[in-house]
Amino acid sequence: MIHVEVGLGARAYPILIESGLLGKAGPIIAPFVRNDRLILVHDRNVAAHAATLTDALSGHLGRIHHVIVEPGEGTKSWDGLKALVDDLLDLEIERSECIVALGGGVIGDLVGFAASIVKRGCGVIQVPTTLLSQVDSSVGGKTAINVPQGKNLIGAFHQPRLVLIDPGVLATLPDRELRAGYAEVLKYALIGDPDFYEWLDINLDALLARDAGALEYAIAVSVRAKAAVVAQDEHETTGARALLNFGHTFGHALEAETGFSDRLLHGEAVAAGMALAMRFSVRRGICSPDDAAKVADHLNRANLPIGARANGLNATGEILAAHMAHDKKREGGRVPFLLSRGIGDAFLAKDVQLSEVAAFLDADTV
Ligand SMILES: NC(=O)c1ccc[n+]([C@@H]2O[C@H](COP(=O)([O-])OP(=O)(O)OC[C@H]3O[C@@H](n4cnc5c(N)ncnc54)[C@H](O)[C@@H]3O)[C@@H](O)[C@H]2O)c1
Ligand SMILES: O=C(O)C(=O)C[C@@H](O)[C@H](O)[C@H](O)COP(=O)(O)O
Ligand SMILES: [Zn+2]
Repeated sequence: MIHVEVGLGARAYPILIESGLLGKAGPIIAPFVRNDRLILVHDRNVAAHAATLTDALSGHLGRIHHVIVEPGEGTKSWDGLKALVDDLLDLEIERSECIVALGGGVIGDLVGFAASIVKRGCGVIQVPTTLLSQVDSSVGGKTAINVPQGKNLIGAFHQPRLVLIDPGVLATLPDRELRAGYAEVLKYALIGDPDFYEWLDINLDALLARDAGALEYAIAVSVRAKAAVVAQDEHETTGARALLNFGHTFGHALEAETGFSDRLLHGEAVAAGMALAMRFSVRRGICSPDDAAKVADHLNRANLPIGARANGLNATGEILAAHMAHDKKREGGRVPFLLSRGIGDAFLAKDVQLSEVAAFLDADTV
């Protein structure tokens, strides 16, 4: 079993990675059980994995309450949050209990946020079941819902107590979701790890074919990268964590344009956003056109979008820039942008004007 620690002092927690882990999770979760019960939140698409976990827990507690939510990005909303909070209060949850979030990033972000506000803070255990949630959202404590004004605008930092990653559950993940999640894997390479990029470029086909060894390696590298950044800059105050937002200012604007529907998945939006960030960096004369082209080719191979026309979207630069004005990194009226000096070398630029980004987007025909 791979064990990665998120070094946050008194709030440090382990991330455990092993294929088949869900079936062995009973004794690992047992120490977190209070009141002889667990509240397990998931959606119908992971019902089989919920059953595996339930079986593994039998004998370790009296009762499991299954709270079932609707799948899809629309659930990460005020309505989704209210429904979940009502369920938790109806179950008379106590602060000392740990809610188990079994699912993708939508479940993880929603349950994490609910856990942060119910009774002023209950525990949460993340059991991610998509590639995206295994490499990214389950780690680091960012929780949120979307609102009409923008992506993840209401939320809290609320670290989990434990993260259990079973790459075996990816066997049932739809292909589109696997590819979307891959965008966040590639992100770690693009922001700071050129060697990982080379490895990904060689092993892309194996990963997308769900080769177990390749997936486990990519998940472990990604999780280690994320854990290190989070330990360094938990609340995104020094700029280190902002690197994890590479491609996201563009991507979140595209997602907002869809009304946070599943027309464009988060990972697809991030893929398009990373390709845009590379080309914008080329336009600014800081990145070689060669590197931007390499990344676009790589994303094409993964069947991921590479521009603002992703999945038939057709918003003007001005409209997308208006979405970007809501970015949480905004400071003094200006939105900093993650740019790139080349593959593996991203940085936060504070001198970008939204009008410049809008003009770039109108000129970029991809
Ligand atoms: N908190 C963070 O740090 C962070 C990081 C990255 C992304 N996010 C958020 O994560 C969300 C996206 O998460 P996602 O890509 O996991 O999507 P998701 O949670 O919507 O899951 C994708 C789909 O796959 C289904 N599913 C999940 N696991 C499955 C499995 N093993 N087999 C079959 N079906 C399965 C789900 O029911 C859903 O329909 C976005 O809201 C994004 O903003 C958060
Ligand atoms: O953990 C982080 O920090 C990230 O930025 C990870 C991103 O992949 C993720 O999509 C995150 O939710 C975006 O954060 P936000 O602060 O821009 O909402
Ligand atoms: Zn993301």
